[in-house]
Amino acid sequence: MSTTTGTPASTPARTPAGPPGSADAVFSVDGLWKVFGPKAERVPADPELAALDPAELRSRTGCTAAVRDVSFDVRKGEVFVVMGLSGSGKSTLVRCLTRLIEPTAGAIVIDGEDVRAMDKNRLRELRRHRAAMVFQHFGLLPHRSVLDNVAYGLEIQGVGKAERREKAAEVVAKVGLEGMEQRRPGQLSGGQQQRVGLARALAVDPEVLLFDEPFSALDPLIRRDMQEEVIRLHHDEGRTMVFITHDLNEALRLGDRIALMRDGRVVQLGTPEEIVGSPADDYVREFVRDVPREQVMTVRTAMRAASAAEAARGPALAPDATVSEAIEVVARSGDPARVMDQGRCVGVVDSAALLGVVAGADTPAAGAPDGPRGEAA
Ligand SMILES: Nc1ncnc2c1ncn2[C@@H]1O[C@H](COP(=O)(O)OP(=O)(O)OP(=O)(O)O)[C@@H](O)[C@H]1O
Repeated sequence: MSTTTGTPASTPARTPAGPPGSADAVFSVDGLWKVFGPKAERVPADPELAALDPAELRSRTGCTAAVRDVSFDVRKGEVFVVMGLSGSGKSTLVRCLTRLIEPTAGAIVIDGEDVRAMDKNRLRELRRHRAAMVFQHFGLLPHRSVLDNVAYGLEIQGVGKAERREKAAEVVAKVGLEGMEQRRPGQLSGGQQQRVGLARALAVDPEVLLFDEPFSALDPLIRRDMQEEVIRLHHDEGRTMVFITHDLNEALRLGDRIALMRDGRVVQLGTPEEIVGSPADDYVREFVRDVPREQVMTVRTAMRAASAAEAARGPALAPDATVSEAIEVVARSGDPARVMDQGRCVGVVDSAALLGVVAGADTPAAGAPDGPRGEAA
């Protein structure tokens, strides 16, 4: 997976490392609301209604606020995960991005263009070319071959037969279905069908792939395979992805950043390490309680400043090495390990600091700019 920010403190939901609309944003969402129910527009417009909790809002107005005042950017090249329990608003939020569901209030911008101002044709273009969705139910055409299913998105774009078959064959191979081109969906396993769905979305070469719980119907081993596939695709192509899941492990495995939703709000937005290491509130803390911290936290968090002698010797680790990897290295050598960034020693980790992370102690890191990790607001 790619970058972490290196920011020690967790990022509050409303300010994801800079205001929405920053230069590297593909999607930029600001103050987004989706309210279902009668006269929905009055809810975001009226501060008193907007402040009601879900049950009160329902009893006072008959409305459900599926998405409440959500702001974030999806940055170019990242896997942005939207995570939360059932009913927290994930699907509604992601469907609002391409207006498969009409937002009630707020702004959505893709590459500088106002999505809410798009007319029908522009929206169709957005969904077909720029932000393709991969659904949990694959939506495959049962009477068509794998190849023709994959070529379908190109067909509706008006691409000629020879060209679309060539492109489809290329993508079918990319997702590991070579040799199955002529099968019908009914002759494939669930995992293979999901690969066809993925290939179909990839064939149109969209700037962003939107995944709505694509793997939740798959058995665990196949699910893991598909996760690897997504990681590989992301790694090879650097494609921007928005991925909905209710599964924390999936979120931690896939996400460069995770937006954790509860009752329509984003309660925390951050890297897996920020979410696990600095939960924003008790809800998030409870959510991540059983995560093996040493597999998520990196030495960047656990390190302290190095003395001159420590900086000169000892085993070396990259800043994004996990605490779990570091424990092995330190145990083997008996010395603190140096954290090396571009040839420079930026800190050291010793066994006490590493064990502190495993134990869940909020104790970094003399080297960390903010000193001890406080809980975010
Ligand atoms: N068309 C609709 N009309 C009324 N309420 C709706 C509608 N669609 C969704 N909701 C409500 O909005 C809230 C958020 O639903 P949403 O499907 O976005 O959640 P989710 O996090 O994706 O859930 P799941 O993981 O179960 O798919 C829920 O309370 C749901 O009942």
